[in-house]
Amino acid sequence: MQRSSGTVAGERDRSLSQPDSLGPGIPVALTIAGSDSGGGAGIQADLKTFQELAVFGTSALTAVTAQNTKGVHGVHPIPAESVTGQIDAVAEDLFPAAVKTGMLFSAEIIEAVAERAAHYGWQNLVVDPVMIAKGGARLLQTEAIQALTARLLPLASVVTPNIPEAEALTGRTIATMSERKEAARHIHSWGVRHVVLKGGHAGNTAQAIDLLYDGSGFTEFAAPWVDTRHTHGTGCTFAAALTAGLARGMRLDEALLLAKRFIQSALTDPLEIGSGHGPTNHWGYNRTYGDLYRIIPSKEAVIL
Ligand SMILES: Nc1ncnc2c1ncn2[C@@H]1O[C@H](COP(=O)(O)OP(=O)(O)OP(=O)(O)O)[C@@H](O)[C@H]1O
Ligand SMILES: Cc1ncc(CO)c(N)n1
Repeated sequence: MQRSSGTVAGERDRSLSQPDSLGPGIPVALTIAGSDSGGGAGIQADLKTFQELAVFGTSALTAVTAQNTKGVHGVHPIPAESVTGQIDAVAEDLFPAAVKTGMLFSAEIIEAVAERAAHYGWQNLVVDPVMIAKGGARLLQTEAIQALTARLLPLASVVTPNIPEAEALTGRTIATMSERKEAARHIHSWGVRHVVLKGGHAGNTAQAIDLLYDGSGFTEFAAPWVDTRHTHGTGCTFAAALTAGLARGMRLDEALLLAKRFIQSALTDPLEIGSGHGPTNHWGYNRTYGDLYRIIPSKEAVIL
């Protein structure tokens, strides 16, 4: 993996150091997201990713979806008071070092999450602005987009839109790299500290290029395009790996490199389950880069 361009294959991951211990002191992350009964996206993808990256995963459920690799068959939101209650239960006892949001569904839930984010002063808040599932089902009500940009983004350290989400947020069409950059600047103007505009929907491309904008400059994170239909949950998995890296104390650029490696491994080592868009392989990273728990003898050692 390189910034600007390059390949992931065969490289050792030098960005992730061993946690001091898997007992006291293990980093905790919180995901505030919807349930995907099919296990490839949503809360399930987030918790699997946290676990693979030696971060203790906790969750606040925003909605229950009846979903599999063929599509979303039902969406049942959780009352906003219950979302707040779940967040408080986790925050007051387990002190998450990083927090991720995924499917938030309604303006009411977004308001509740933003209010708690401000209350706890979360410094590592990753907002994945989930809007529409790959099959077309709405996971965020259209009228909630305004609450997302006005209430949640000013509190976030990073937001990770895909191209259609960036188009919906900004009202711009994005076809070229310079239009991606304009959209990232526009999103950054709402107060979020970093924008990562993902390239998974770019189409007709040799590389999947994710663009980071930090308010002053752009960095590209690129990996070879993987020709596969098993892409269900790529966005959730990518943002969860980024959150896990931040929970582990990485800088944002280090955590992004980790996330890019994690999703690349998850795409190139397919599970081939389900008859539609199958899930990515959350074991892929550790199968590619080694076993987090056995290989590293001390915290000074560099992992994998
Ligand atoms: N076919 C692919 N080959 C390589 N990388 C990919 C591919 N598809 C997606 N990615 C990478 O996966 C990550 C997620 O990007 P993507 O744009 O697919 O998110 P998403 O649309 O939000 O995902 P989803 O809605 O399915 O959860 C990014 O790092 C992107 O570059
Ligand atoms: C619950 C849930 N969250 C996010 C996504 C986006 O992939 C999905 N399909 N389902």
